[in-house]
Amino acid sequence: MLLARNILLVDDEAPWLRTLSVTLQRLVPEAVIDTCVDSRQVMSRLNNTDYALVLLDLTMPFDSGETLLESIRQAHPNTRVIIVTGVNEVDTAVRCIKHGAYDYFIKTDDVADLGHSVRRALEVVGLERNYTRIKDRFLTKTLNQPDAFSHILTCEPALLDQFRYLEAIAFSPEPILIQGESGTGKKAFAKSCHLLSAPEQPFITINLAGMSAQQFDRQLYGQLSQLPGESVAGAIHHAQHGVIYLKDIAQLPLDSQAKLAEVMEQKIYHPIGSQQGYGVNCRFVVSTQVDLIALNQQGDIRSDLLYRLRGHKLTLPPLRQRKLDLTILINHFVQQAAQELQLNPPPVPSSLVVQLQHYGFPGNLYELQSMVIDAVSRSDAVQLNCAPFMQAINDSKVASEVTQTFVFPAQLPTLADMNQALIDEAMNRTGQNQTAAAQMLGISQSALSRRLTKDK
Ligand SMILES: Nc1ncnc2c1ncn2[C@@H]1O[C@H](COP(=O)(O)OP(=O)(O)OP(=O)(O)O)[C@@H](O)[C@H]1O
Repeated sequence: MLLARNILLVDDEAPWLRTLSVTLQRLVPEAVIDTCVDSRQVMSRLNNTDYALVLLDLTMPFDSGETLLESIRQAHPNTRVIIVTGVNEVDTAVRCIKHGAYDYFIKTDDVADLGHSVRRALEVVGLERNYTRIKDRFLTKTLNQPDAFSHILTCEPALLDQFRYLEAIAFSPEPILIQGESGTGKKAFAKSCHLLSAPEQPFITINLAGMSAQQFDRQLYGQLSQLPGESVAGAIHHAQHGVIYLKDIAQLPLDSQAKLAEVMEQKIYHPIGSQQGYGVNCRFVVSTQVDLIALNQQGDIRSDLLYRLRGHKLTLPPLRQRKLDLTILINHFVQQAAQELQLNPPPVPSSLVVQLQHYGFPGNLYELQSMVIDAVSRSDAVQLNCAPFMQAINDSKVASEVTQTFVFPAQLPTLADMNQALIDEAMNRTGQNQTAAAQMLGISQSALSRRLTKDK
């Protein structure tokens, strides 16, 4: 949670101000505390510095605390005021709260309670500021740092919206969840987040597919060992203030999920074998190909992690819903492939995009990229060879006809045979990616994993 920092303590008794300042600094170490003994200076101090919170005495020469409370609430509605006074009267307290005081304390009250109230007020102001910044950035049509998105080609309004949203949340300390099918550009967006927030710092990817809880804990948090050469620093240490990209969070074993949620919440981690906690300074960007809410309902993802991740969420559309982008993407991949193959880029026939309008691109940008490489390598200098595209369009038509009509052999296969054949086909089609195969089969990844293990 983002904590606003600046506090102004106002009281005409200088010794009390000093004591209060020292006590509060101990209770809320992140706070930046200023003091003011002259009530006439309060408003000008507030005009010059962006205070999140004012702690205000009531009985002071010149301007009374109650007058100042009204002026502050009117001129600086985002600044909270806590009354700290010797006046122990219910009527006064009620009046102050009515006029917008956040809280009311008697000077003899327990300072720990005052400390809690101050911390809560700072958190509230921090959240409000964060929310306003995100809203303002999101409503702005232009981008502050377009260069951070130069590797993501698009003219789709839905994706351009995601650029502005990412720019708005780039400095928020909360994790970012990016959802989308394989090859929709999740990692490309994670890199944009890195370029926006900490380009000088490391960007570390951890692919969670097939990773055990122990492997994950060791890789992320590191391990402290008495044995020479066995200690290893984790990604959180290496990333410093940079970005850690956790690819395919749905594959994270349940045992590691609770710990990760807690680390994200507390911003403290313990390397394996260490009692000492260390601060987490990096930003987490997490990707998923599957709907985490559905997985949560099946018991495959813990609620604490799910809710921790859903603060900032981007959903990337599949390529079949990005028809406007086909032309620029094909041209871009043609240039890229020609450069790699050391050929002159062949011209793209204008009919190609029209022919691809109804193609589903199950492999999204990966598929388009490899089709283009295939096409460029078969091309002469006159025109791009469109055979690989036509082949894919025809194959998909045949496949959809087959699945629609289900032509079975004379002797029906058993249910077990059909199950096995479907699982094998889904695993082959997805390049042995269990999450994508499970999605294709309409079952959970853990259910597929159980079946695969049973077959071994
Ligand atoms: N808008 C884009 N313009 C150009 N290239 C792109 C764009 N989006 C993605 N790419 C490229 O497409 C490929 C797939 O993108 P990326 O790796 O970001 O997808 P992903 O969703 O993270 O995939 P996976 O789920 O398999 O990890 C990469 O080579 C990437 O550079």
